[in-house]
Amino acid sequence: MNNQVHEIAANCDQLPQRFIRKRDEEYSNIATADASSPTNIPVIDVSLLASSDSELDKLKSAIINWGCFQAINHGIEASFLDKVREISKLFFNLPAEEKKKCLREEDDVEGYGNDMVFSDQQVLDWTDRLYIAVLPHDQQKLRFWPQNPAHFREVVDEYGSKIELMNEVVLKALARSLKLEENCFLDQYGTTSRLLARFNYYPPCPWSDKVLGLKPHSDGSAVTFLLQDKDVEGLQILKDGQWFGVPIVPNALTINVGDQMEIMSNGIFKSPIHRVLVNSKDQRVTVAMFCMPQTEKDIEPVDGLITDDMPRLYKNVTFSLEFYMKNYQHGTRSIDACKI
Ligand SMILES: O=C(O)CCC(=O)C(=O)O
Ligand SMILES: [Fe+2]
Repeated sequence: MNNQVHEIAANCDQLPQRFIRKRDEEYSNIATADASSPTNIPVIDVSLLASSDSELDKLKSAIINWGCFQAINHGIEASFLDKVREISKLFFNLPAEEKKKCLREEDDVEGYGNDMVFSDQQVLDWTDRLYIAVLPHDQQKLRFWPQNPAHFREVVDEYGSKIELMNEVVLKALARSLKLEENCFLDQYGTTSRLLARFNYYPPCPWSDKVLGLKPHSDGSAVTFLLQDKDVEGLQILKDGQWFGVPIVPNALTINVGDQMEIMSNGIFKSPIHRVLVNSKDQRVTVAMFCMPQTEKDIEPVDGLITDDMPRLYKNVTFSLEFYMKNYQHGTRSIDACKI
């Protein structure tokens, strides 16, 4: 097992080779949009999605053009989001020995740790993370759940229930925005959602221009709900051949579709490629909630989206986490393996 990035950051005076980005492998021809020009990632009022056709159109164009949006008026109290941020920071700022009680095991993707290493060439991400299954409840592996802070489990369970409800609202709205029956995406979920939480901790890095917090990737979820750090930005999204910074919008959740939504929508909704830059002075903590169908469920493009003009683009697939992770660490995209 590697040392955690937190310890490496605290103890080394030279950047270990394994973290140095290989720019020729990561979309090197892509420009970064001028940092001074504001990024117009659409802001969607979730409370209007059930009643307003214009908000629904805005949602559709946000997902088609950006693959993501900033969700406001989503019904989760700002004070509760602060609690989620608080337990995350409390955990990551515990002594290393305490955090290691939740350490990922050799062949498991869940737990506390850094990248799973599949090859010597793999460039490592400048991040430590805690990855846990939150729903369905009977799939929680409590040995990976922190006992400290003491209210961690209670807060995460409550957050999971709230995100599950919002996921239903978003999935129904996405279906209606395409003039489809509103349950057509939800029906592919099976009887319960699968919800994975990833708590991301990016320590400050003196060599911030040489590393990435997360390499370019798209998410393996159907929908991802990201709670950004309150103060420190870092997420960038790829659009029209340029990287755009995703600003912090107070009390918003940043929502993006993942590979499974790209498949279910037969490619109309594109799972956006994104990456994370790290900060030279400040730590950054984010919480990503990945919502997706049950593991054993096959997913496929919705019938209504397959026409003579728009042939079926993806096979029936079961999108396992292991399949996704292997592709990520090899720098390939799982979604490409799902294309017909
Ligand atoms: O930390 C972030 O801003 C993004 C995290 C992310 O992309 C992920 O966990 O998949
Ligand atoms: Fe992501």
